[in-house]
Amino acid sequence: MVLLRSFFRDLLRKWKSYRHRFVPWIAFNVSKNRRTMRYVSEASKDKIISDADVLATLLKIFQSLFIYDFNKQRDLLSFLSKDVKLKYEELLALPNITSSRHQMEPRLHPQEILFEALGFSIKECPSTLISAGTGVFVSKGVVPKGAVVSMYPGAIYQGYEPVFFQSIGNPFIFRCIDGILIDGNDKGISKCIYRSCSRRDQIGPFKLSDVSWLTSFHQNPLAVGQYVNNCSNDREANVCYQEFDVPKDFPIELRQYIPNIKYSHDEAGPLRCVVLIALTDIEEEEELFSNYYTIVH
Ligand SMILES: C[S@@+](CC[C@H](N)C(=O)[O-])C[C@H]1O[C@@H](n2cnc3c(N)ncnc32)[C@H](O)[C@@H]1O
Repeated sequence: MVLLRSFFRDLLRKWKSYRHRFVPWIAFNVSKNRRTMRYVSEASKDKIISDADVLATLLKIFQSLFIYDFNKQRDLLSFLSKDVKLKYEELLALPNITSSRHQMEPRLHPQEILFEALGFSIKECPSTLISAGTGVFVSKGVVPKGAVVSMYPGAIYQGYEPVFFQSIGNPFIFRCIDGILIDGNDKGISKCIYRSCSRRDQIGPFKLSDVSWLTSFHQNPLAVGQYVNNCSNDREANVCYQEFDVPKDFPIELRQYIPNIKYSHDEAGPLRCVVLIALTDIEEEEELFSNYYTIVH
C-alpha cells in the first residue's frame, strides 16, 4: 500500500513537471525527443533576460514606430500630459512638433524601423523544414544573443476561460508556464474574437492593442512569433519563449503596438505578453527555431 502510494506520488510529480508550450494535440503532432526539449530547474528560472530589459526593448521599438508614424499619431498628443508631449518634442529634436520634418518624409516601412532601432529585422517565409509550412527568418542584420527577437500575438485566456471552440484544429494555442493561454491564430473564429475584444477595449482615441498582425501589413514587425517552428534533431533551438506582464504604467500611446488583448474585459491583473529571446547570435537569413516543450524540474 505504501509502495503504491509512493508510486502514484512520483507519477504525479513527474506529470506536474512536464509542461508543453502548445495545447496537447499539437504537442503530439510534432516530433519530440530529448534533444528538442528545454529543461529549466524551476518556473522562476525560466527567464533568460530580466523583465526590465524586455520592457526597455519594447519601449525602444514602439517609440520608434510612433515617431516615424508621427503624421498619423500627432492628434493623440493633445490627449497626453505636458511632460509626455515635451518628451516627444525632444525625441523629434524639434522646437515645435507641429512643424515636424517627419511630415515631409516618406514613411519608413515598420521592418526598416525595426532595423534602425534594434539592428535586425525579421519576416515570415516558407520554412527550411520540409512540410513545416511558414517559418520566421532574420531578413536583415544580426540578432545578438539575449535580444528580444519577436512577440507571440493573440488573445489572452485565463486557464479557466472557455477556449474549446477556438482550439478545435488550431495549432496556434500557446500555453504559458502558469497555464495562461494565448490564441495566436490569425484566421477564423480566433481572428473575429481578437478584433471584437480590441474594439471593446479602446479608450477614446487610444487603441490598447495592435490588430494589424491579423492583416498582411504588420505595424508591429515583431508580432510574428506564432509562426516560429519547433526545433528538430539537426536544427537546434536559437530562441525561447519568455512571459512578460505589461506594467500598469506602460505609456498609453504605445499600447497600440501590443499584439495581445485580454479575452475577458473584467479580468483583473496585468496583460500577459510572450516574447521570444535569442539563445545565441542569429545571422542574416537564418530561420528561428524554438522549443515547443519545456520541462520544469
Ligand atoms: C505554431 S504553428 C507554427 C507555424 C506553422 N509553420 C504554419 O505555417 O502555420 C505549429 C505548426 O507548425 C508545424 N511545425 C512546427 N514545427 C515543426 C517541425 N519541426 N516539423 C514539422 N512541422 C512543424 C506543425 O504543423 C505545427 O502544427
